[in-house]
Amino acid sequence: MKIFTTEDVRAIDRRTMEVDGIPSRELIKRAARGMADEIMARWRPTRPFVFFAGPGNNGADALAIATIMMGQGYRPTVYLLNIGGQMLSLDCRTFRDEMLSSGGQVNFIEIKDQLKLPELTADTIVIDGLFGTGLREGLQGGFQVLVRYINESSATVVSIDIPSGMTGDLNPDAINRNIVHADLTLTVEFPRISFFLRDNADLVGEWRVVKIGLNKDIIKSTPSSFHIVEEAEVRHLLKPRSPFVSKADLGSALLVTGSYGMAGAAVLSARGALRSGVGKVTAHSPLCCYEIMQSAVPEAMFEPDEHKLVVSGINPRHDYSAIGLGPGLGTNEMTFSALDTFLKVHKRPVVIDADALNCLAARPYLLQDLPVLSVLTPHVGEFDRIFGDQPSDSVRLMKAMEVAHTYQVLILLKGHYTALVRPDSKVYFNPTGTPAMAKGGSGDVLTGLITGLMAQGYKPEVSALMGAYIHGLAGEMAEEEHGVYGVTAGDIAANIGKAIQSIMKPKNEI
Ligand SMILES: NC(=O)C1=CN([C@@H]2O[C@H](COP(=O)(O)OP(=O)(O)OC[C@H]3O[C@@H](n4cnc5c(N)ncnc54)[C@H](O)[C@@H]3O)[C@@H](O)[C@H]2O)[C@@H](O)CC1
Ligand SMILES: Nc1ncnc2c1ncn2[C@@H]1O[C@H](COP(=O)(O)OP(=O)(O)O)[C@@H](O)[C@H]1O
Ligand SMILES: [K+]
Repeated sequence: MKIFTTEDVRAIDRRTMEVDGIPSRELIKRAARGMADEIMARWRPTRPFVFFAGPGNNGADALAIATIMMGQGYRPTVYLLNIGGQMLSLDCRTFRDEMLSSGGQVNFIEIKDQLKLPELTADTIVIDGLFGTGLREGLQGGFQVLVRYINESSATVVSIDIPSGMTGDLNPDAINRNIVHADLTLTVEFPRISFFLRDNADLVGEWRVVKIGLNKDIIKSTPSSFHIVEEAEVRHLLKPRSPFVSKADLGSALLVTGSYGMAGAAVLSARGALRSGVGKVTAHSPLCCYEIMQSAVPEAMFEPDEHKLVVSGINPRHDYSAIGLGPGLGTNEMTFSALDTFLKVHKRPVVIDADALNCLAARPYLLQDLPVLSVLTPHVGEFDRIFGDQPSDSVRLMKAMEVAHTYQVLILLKGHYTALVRPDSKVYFNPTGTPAMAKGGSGDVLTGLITGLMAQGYKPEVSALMGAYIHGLAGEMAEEEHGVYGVTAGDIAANIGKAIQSIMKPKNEI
């Protein structure tokens, strides 16, 4: 599913109004209806509700929500804020008048005045309808005072569209000050790009999308660099199995992995690959991993390195259909030199993780030698080690877009919303996954899984996209069994097969 910049959402809004002949007040009514339903489903009329409505259409949304809730027995207290002398938007006036004619009361606050603000208790639900996508710069003066007042209170905060003061876009200059901290954000039609960045998690809180029926053809024809991966897409990409298939048709994966003390990484990456559906899995690891691998994952073959403790040379003995490098290799010079030599001669896309990424950080000239369309799977720390410290998640994502293009590689930037960044600078946010996966070894499983998918003939970008989705879903399934504290990386690997199955055959299909 595409998601859009604020400017594009506003353009889609405008075009929908023109093409479908829907007036703006009707769109606001639709948004307000959906948002009021979300709010009323969570909190009873006995709770004190304080609405802060701004001078634009975000304020109009808030006024319309308050009016709907009044009709359902709620008693909201509404404050309408304005800078002295400035006009309210037409829709803001319309919904103010509608509220007044429904018997509601609107307290008007001139923001230039000494602000007399209502008490906000722990019981209060604040509805933040100050500013949405029409905000031009950071909040100043009285609005700043009000935002601080809301944030310092112990009230529960619901932001309309976006937390007031925040941008919906990537923002390299963002300083997260003078922005409402929401517990819940009810956003119109699409989630905003900024919701997927960890830096903004405390501002946005939980988010929900309220659909207002923007024109589907206009949405379709509006290009976007940003997407959220959907299960249906992954289902569509997964190839059905022919009854006559043989393991020779399903590829062979090689994992270059493990060292003394990190044989577990070899085990976990091999398990990730074995559950991917690939025909054969081989590990190239130092001799010290031999017995461990043969007993922990007997299904995987073992190609011993000449060195007992670390990988010292990478000369694959077969023509493997995909190769993944990195988990548990360690950062010793011998292994780095082996990776260096290998990357200079190998020309087919590979998966690069963990210590193979650390090797790129130590020898940045190797970036030029990476096979085109290789998949790099850094977490934030690994990314910054290679490409320099990044001041914010927005800047890091923009840097990832730049380097994916420069080196013609795929960057899978791992996190809560893992972002697949392609050489054409398109970004795909992965929605699956859980904090239960924040454990050593989870990434090793992912490396094996992506390598296994690539070995079966899935293109690198498809393998990375499907791999991240399946891995996250397997993590969610593992959490159902073991809880958020108890999941181990091995549990994630063990659930990969079930995750793939559930994508291929959704529950409502018999
Ligand atoms: N078709 C529509 O108009 C729809 C509008 N919707 C709502 O309308 C919002 C956008 O409405 P608007 O475009 O009116 O914008 P906003 O309501 O976000 O803000 C615009 C107002 O804020 C003032 N302003 C901007 N920056 C300021 C600053 N730094 N300090 C003080 N005042 C500032 C502007 O002069 C203007 O009065 C969306 O976020 C959404 O909540 C939705 O209900 C969907 C449909
Ligand atoms: N809070 C979280 N929510 C969702 N997924 C997470 C979370 N924390 C970690 N993960 C996932 O777990 C994996 C961790 O990988 P990585 O950081 O490389 O760990 P390791 O190197 O220990 O194996 C990534 O795929 C990441 O997306
Ligand atoms: K808002």
